[in-house]
Amino acid sequence: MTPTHPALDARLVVRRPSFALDVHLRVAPGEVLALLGPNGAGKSTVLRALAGLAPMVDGHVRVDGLDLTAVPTERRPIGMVFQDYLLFDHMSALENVAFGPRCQGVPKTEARTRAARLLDRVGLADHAGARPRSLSGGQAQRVALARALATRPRLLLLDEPLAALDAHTRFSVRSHLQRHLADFGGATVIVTHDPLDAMVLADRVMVVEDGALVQQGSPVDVARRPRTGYVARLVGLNLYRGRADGTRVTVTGTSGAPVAVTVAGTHSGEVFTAFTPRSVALYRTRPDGSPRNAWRLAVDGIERFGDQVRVHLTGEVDLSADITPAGLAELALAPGDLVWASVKATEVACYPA
Ligand SMILES: Nc1ncnc2c1ncn2[C@@H]1O[C@H](COP(=O)(O)OP(=O)(O)OP(=O)(O)O)[C@@H](O)[C@H]1O
Repeated sequence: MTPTHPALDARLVVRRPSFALDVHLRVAPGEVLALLGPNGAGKSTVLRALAGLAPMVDGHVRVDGLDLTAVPTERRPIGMVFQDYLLFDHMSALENVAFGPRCQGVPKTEARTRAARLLDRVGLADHAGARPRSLSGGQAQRVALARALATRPRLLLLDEPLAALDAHTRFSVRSHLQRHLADFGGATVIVTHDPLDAMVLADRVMVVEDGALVQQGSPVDVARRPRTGYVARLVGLNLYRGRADGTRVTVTGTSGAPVAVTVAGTHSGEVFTAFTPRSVALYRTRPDGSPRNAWRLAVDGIERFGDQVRVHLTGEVDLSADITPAGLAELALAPGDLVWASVKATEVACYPA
């Protein structure tokens, strides 16, 4: 092992009758990579291929420069945490954590000492003798993490590790997990549906759609500059692709017809334009004033969104607008009503496609 190697370097090629995966991953030591993507995109298949559980037709898996492509799962230096934890119910928390090291040939006393230390680290020293069934969801998650770390892996794979938890528990377990991942020196790959998990836990986000990488970057960059409709919906942005000429971008509208969007800076060529629902103002009559975009659109749906109201609009472009409940009452909007949606040019982000 030399420090010049990424902790993980993999190209994963998996083919199934109606699905093909081909992605390349490189993760630095200590780095946390989150895989985001819609259902069926291939996220779990990435983890399974890394673990040696999904047969690959091509590609390689290297951890710390060592080629593991042909190494069986049980001999790979990996730790896994699954959505439902898969703890052994007939064993205590301590025995669950000691199980991996025991399988690696670590003597019983040493394996139990190591397990006790790990349970202490995840704050469960008092629950070492407890059976998984008697633990709360958050506690079981922490036992699963301790178990994954017990074999001293170089690669940690987490498949929707918070999905089974209720919103409140999720919040505290997420920050707990963040601390442990920060202490882990190997590569971590975490699969999640939740953009908040990705924002809080990951150094880098990869978005997978239909078995291929469609976007990657820092969580902030991906959230600010989505490149697909899926990512835009996930982070709650209105996104359009078009062609820029100066401050005017011609995007493809809902029916395929061109629609002009005015942006603040000058741009050229293929671009994305994006703006937040919060930056959209709604009016009954046509607004005027500083450079702005205004479209007359029909109300398609209205839903509560935190302390705001999200209004879905359809017409030459489809977009979402967040307004206050008082604003909604003032406008007296109902589904089907026509309204002016306005966005200042300075609120529209524009970046190369
Ligand atoms: N064991 C399997 N045998 C055959 N096809 C499978 C198998 N596991 C998954 N698939 C298919 O492979 C594709 C990718 O599935 P995968 O579970 O990797 O997606 P995912 O992004 O993790 O989805 P989700 O978010 O729903 O868990 C899907 O079309 C799925 O139906």
